[in-house]
Amino acid sequence: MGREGHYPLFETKRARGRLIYRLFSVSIFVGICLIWVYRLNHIPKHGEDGRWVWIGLLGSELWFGFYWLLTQALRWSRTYRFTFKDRLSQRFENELPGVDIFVCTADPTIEPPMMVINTVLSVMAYDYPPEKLSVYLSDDGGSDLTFYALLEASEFAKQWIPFCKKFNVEPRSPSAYFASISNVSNGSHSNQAIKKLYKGMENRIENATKLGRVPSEIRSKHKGFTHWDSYSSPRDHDSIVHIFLNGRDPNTTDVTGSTLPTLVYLAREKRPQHFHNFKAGAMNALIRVSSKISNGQIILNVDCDMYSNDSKSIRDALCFLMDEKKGHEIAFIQFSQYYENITRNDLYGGSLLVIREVEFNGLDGFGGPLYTGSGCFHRRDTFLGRKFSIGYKHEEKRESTKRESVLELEAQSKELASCTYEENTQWGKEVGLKYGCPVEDVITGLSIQSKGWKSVYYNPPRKAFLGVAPTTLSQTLVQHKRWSEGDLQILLSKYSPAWYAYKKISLGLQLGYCCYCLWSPNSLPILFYSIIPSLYLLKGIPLFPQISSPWIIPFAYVIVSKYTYSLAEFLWSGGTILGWWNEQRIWLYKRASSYLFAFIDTILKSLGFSESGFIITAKVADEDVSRRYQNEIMEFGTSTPMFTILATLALLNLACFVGVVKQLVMGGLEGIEKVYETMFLQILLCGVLVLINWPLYQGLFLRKDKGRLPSSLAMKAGLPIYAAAVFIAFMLSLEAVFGIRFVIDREECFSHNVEYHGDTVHVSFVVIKVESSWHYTQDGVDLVVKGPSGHQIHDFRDKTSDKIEFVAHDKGVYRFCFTNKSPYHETIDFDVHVSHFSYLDQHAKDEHFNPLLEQISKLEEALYNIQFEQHWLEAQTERQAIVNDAMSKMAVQKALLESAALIGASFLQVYLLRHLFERKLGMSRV
Ligand SMILES: O=c1ccn([C@@H]2O[C@H](COP(=O)(O)OP(=O)(O)O[C@H]3O[C@H](CO)[C@@H](O)[C@H](O)[C@H]3O)[C@@H](O)[C@H]2O)c(=O)[nH]1
Ligand SMILES: [Mn+2]
Repeated sequence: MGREGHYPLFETKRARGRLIYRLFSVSIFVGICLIWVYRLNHIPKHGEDGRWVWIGLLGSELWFGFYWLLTQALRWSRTYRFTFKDRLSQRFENELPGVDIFVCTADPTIEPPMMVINTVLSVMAYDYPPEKLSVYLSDDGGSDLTFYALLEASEFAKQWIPFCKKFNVEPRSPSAYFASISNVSNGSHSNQAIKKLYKGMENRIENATKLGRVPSEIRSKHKGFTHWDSYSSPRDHDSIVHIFLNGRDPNTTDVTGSTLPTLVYLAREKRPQHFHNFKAGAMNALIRVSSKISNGQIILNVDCDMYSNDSKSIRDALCFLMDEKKGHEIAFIQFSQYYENITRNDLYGGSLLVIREVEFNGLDGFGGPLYTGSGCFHRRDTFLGRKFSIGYKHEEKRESTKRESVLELEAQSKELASCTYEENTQWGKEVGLKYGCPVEDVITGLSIQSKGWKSVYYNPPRKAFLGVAPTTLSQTLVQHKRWSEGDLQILLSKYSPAWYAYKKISLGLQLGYCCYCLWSPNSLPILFYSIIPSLYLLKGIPLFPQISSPWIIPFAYVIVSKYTYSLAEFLWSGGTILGWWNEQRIWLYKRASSYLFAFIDTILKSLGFSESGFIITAKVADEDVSRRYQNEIMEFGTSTPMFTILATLALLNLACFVGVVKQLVMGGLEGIEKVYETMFLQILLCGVLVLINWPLYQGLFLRKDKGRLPSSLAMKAGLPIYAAAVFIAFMLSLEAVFGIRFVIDREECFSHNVEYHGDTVHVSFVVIKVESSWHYTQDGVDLVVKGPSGHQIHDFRDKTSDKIEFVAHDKGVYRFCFTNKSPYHETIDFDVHVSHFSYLDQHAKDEHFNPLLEQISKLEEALYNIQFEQHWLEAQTERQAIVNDAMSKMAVQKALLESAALIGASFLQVYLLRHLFERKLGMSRV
């Protein structure tokens, strides 16, 4: 070409401050290593409390450290790109390549036809020679409503495109444009005229959409609808190809007589017995059909919700692809994806801010970003499996000069879009987009890069593409489940970035890919970290260094510097502080739910137990939901297993936190100091988890609107929450309940402190046996109970067993004295417990906590009673056994069986819990 002397069409700049960042990141790594050393050196010995937990923490921290290293690949070498479109026009205006634009839609209810055609119109109106531009709409919903909307759009385009060009309109999606000028007075005359046309079209389409079918008078006017004559369902129909506008036909002109871009509707054939491979299948059909009709050298793909916001984007992309020096090695240009509906503090982290502003620039420094679907320009050749070679040049294969008629083209295209076309071909494997992966884009991009190609990330000053981000928590979590699941599948697939790509792409890019591919395994250490330390906090076992130990330093350094950096990065990227806080929450929620399910599903899939799916993200929401979204109120509304997990996690942490606060308040100042010294990090962790879950507590207890967590979920979460509450109840009860067995000669006294006046005291005792095994007596004992002031409260005479409960009118020390009048030693089982309703007193004044505390207290009480009864029953049974022993062996066996059954029944309730949370019983024997 001999243009080597020209200025380049694009420029690449490296991020500033890289050295400082690298030093900083090395210092964090040193901190991480020290944390590992601490864990390794302090593993509790065999049989010591918390050994396995400790090892679990070590595993989690090893994982976090390793994962943190991966994320460094995304920050190590950030680059930024700049284009020179005027140079492109000067040198190439007459040699611009053909561009085929693919718009994908799949469901007319989730993706309303009006939204779809706005996207179509925005890309038809690109500032690009129309004879070189072709737009294809792939409709996997095979809907005549979408078809009808496109028919209307093809007519409206004849007014809209010249209007855009004449007035240099931006953005060129009509709906976005009219929304942008709606604040500005009434606009010009031409504005009003075109708006009227648009509104007319909108009315007709919306009416049809509301009706759910195209009115028959319209149907009869256009022959295209005959395609639906043999149609039975979206999943079972012939291929439909309809060329609305044929750019090759000189008669296809707009109202000013200028050529229009080609516009094609495609619904590939669907049959129930043929798997359709979701978007990848649609894209491959589009690649084939477009090669027949326009065969553009460049392909742009957008999702139907992602309209073009900048009419010059094709030119930006071409600056990279046509650059004389570097262009030949670039396979695709992924534009940054923005979302139109992001609110100020981005409640669901839908803008993927840091990925967009930092991480993809980092990938670009190592050979190029991932292909993430919408807003990506490709060379057609690379889609077709072509390997990179130094002297690459696209060979224009414009077929014979013979021009087929539209009908011929349609007929041939239908063939290319049939279900059976791909049988026994390499489509979906070596050719086109890859099948079998929920993120067809990422895996296809990786395989292109592995063939030696580079890619470019371009984040232009004017946002190029604007889409719709999920507006509810469950949609967000479902989308992330699909993504993280797909990414993990890639890691395990033939095209794994870990081994297949080795030496094919740079190490930095390999690590970068792994960072995304390993999203889902993060779920396990995160769950561990957000459950175990909190439970152990309540149990009183420290899992982190004491505040006075030097080992706290690496922990503090890593935590503080990592989070400060993350906040700074978020703010630099254009986020808000509250946005960052929201991001931390959604970070946790994704890991605890989406990633967990993705991880489990991927494992099941690789074992052949389940099939991949593709849940299309909803692009519309009802008014109520939208309003809450605008106000940044978290939307739960439905009950899904994901929410069950989140609610359980949140309640567990709340209960642990409340439990600890309660213990602290009861323990006095000294206790607080001790706990602060040994448990600071655990309290911090638990406290932050409680804070971050605030919207969930609101959704569970405080909100009344439809977006709250449904009560059915509370039922579902009931079991784990109940279990959690029982844990807590048990923990809280330990101060107040004890059981003891002792041998009495003449007299024994016990004392027990009752802390609040009005508490209920339960007392029971059973004389288990007398010393002489050969002689059995019915001798009982006496018990006298006295209050703090010495007055007698109760008095039992000559009883072998009994129980009472009384209300303590004074707080203070109560005394229980047993007297044995028989000449033998007797063994007595004695039990006292004090129940106290914490929600009645000062500890939690906040009325918002009351419902929960009340529940916990009730459970607490229920548990005491169960325990109490059990203890008494057990003692009784044991006594009975001894009695029976003296009478007959048969009876002994029966009694043993009975008590075994009894103990078995109580096993879950008492034995497990008690073993898990064993603690010294506070009891003084006087
Ligand atoms: O069977 C299907 C399913 C989906 N789609 C289309 O695929 C696009 C993406 O679907 P969406 O539900 O919006 O998924 P997102 O998670 O928002 O999309 C991102 O992630 C996908 C991979 O998971 C990529 O395919 C997309 O390009 C990328 O924008 C939409 O236009 C759909 O109409 C089809 O054409 N056929
Ligand atoms: Mn989408």
